[in-house]
Amino acid sequence: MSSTIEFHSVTKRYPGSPGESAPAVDSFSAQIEAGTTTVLLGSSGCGKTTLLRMVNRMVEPTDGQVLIDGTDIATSDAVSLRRSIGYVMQNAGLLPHHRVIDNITLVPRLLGQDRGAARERAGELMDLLGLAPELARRYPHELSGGQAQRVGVARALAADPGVLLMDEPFGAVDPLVRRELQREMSRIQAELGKTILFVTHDVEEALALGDEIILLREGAHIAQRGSGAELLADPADDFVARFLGLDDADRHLRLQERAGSTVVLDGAGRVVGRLGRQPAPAAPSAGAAQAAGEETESLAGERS
Ligand SMILES: Nc1ncnc2c1ncn2[C@@H]1O[C@H](COP(=O)(O)OP(=O)(O)OP(=O)(O)O)[C@@H](O)[C@H]1O
Repeated sequence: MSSTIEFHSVTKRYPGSPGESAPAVDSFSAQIEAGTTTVLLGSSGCGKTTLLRMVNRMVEPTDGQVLIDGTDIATSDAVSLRRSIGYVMQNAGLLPHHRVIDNITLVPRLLGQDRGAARERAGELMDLLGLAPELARRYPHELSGGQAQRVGVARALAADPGVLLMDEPFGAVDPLVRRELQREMSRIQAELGKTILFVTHDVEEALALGDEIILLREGAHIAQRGSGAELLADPADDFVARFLGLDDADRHLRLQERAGSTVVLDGAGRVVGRLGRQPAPAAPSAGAAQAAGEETESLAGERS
């Protein structure tokens, strides 16, 4: 099960901010296709978290509508809506006094699922996420950061939501574990096909996970939207090129085909990312098709 999400001219002005100050989110519109991973990428404060939280009504828009599967979520009960949507935060957000198993089964139990079925599903999800069964009885403080994030993802998936919101979920773990979690996430997504909205300010993470990347400026204004290959091959302007690091001779990002997938290499030839799903054959711009198709193409060289 996966859902479409539509943002229709959504604006958020937080209470207390002066009337004439720029809104946190300024008339943002986008349609998110079911079963895809869309990354909201941008600098701190550009409105990514605000956008994400408007999808589960943790933040209410000042103006505009968010639709899930064509229904304006303002007409839904906020608590039921929240329980029907998976949400993973940077610090996992686990309940500290509940064991892992009870954290994972929490929402299904609140939704009325019986204990046995909820625990069986939790066991399957722990397996899917590479969590050893003996971790089920631990408390969150007895987990590593990486394990806690895996539990956070398992918990978010427990009620089989159509939408999964992920807010910098791997931001607090070390780079090696972060890469591992990204790979796991790609594998799980290939299996489950959820609609994932993923917030990050990390370009490599966006390239690794996003079928689509929406690169935002302040106020959640869209600087460019497209696949990673499209953005790298054909940045819309200097802001996009700078954000992606294409103007940085040291980073010198380029794409390379390896064993049927496209990897992103830096100037030293290190793999810094792997593109999510490849763009559909008909969709990419000429530049993107060229970049994704050739053996090795330096992109930074062209732009700097
Ligand atoms: N509850 C709030 N009350 C007032 N202003 C807020 C609130 N939450 C966010 N803001 C402001 O709204 C703007 C956007 O914040 P938001 O957290 O959505 O950005 P972000 O891109 O997710 O940033 P980060 O990557 O640092 O989390 C910022 O200027 C922030 O200070």
